[in-house]
Amino acid sequence: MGNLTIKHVRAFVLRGGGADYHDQGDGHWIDDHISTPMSKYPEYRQSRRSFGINVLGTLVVEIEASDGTVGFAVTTGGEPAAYIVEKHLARFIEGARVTDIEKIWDQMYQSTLYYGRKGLVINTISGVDLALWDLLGKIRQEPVHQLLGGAVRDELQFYATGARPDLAQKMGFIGGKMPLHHGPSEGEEGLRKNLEELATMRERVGPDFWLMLDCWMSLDLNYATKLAIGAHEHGLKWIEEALSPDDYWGYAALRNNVPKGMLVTTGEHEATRWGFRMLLEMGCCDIIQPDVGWCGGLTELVKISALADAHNALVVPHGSSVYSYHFVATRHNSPFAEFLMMAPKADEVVPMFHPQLLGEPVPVNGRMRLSALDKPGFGVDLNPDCQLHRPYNR
Ligand SMILES: C[C@H](O)[C@H](O)CC(=O)C(=O)O
Ligand SMILES: [Mg+2]
Repeated sequence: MGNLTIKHVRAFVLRGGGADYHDQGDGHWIDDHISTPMSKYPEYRQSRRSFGINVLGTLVVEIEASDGTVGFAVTTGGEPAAYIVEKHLARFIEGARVTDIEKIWDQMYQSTLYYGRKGLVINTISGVDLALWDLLGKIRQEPVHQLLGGAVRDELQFYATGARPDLAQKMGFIGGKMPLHHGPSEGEEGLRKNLEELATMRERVGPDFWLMLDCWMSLDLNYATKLAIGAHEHGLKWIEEALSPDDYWGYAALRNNVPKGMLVTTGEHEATRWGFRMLLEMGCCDIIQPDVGWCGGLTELVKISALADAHNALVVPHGSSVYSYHFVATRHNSPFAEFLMMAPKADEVVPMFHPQLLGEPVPVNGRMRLSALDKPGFGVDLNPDCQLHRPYNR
């Protein structure tokens, strides 16, 4: 097994849902007047698709070993990411040993530093990295959580992200995170509506259920502070991604400004140990939320997590389905996980990356037994009914 090498890497593009989970049809809660950095332009306020959130599509990376075993992963990045994999990164992957994950990561990162570091390039590197872990797990016939050193718990517990925390509560989740609907450009009236929505939900779920607000990078410090203070009386547990991911100084100030007991969370659009070092050392947040498909993959998330642990910060990865479940199972400082409600009305549990993955486990009563993750690699298959397009076939 130690001598197995990588024969081929292939990069495909897939459209609709899945890893590009915002690519949903009309009427879906995830695209219904959500506050975004583009909300200041009225013409882009109603739908995130209107400003192009779904423009890239899903990247599928497939890696084939010399014995014919295939590992794969999905993330966002679409055609430009496929170009980077096939035209640039393939040289570090093909011919390497299947166990060379750390070296391949370093070569991908160092060789793209001049145009990479964050965003699209690190999403692409993440996709390759996850496919390498999947391949190694399939070759060794072990789930990824075992390759990572083994699980520290027998069961994962989840909070749900969606428009209906009240329904999530009935489904057994430990909390509900709602999207914020109105941003600073909708003024005092928008702020009042945001707080009314929270108050209504608090009434429905009672005093103890966790309620959180996801602000998707859309606020300024003043607005975020006012929102946090107003939301305190409705028992808001955390305020998420209130500011631009580049505004480390703003996050540090916000953390000082929020009422005692309220948590500040962020990081789903942050990347690498160096980006998270900024958040942690500057005291920007209480919980970091790396997305394993965007932050540099599993190889990098392990490092980010150790750094967070040394700063007494929790790591609760953003969405990303099986790719984060296998990780969360292995870390003491990841006591719960996120589940994104992808049903259009957030009224039932459906697999997060549907229809792209087959065998994707979902929480039952807000929980998932470790045994649901006991399959080789990440334990999922690519749905053969999804149409793959390989734009840069070499
Ligand atoms: C609901 C948020 O706007 C976003 O679509 C998902 C997200 O940021 C999260 O799950 O966290
Ligand atoms: Mg979020």
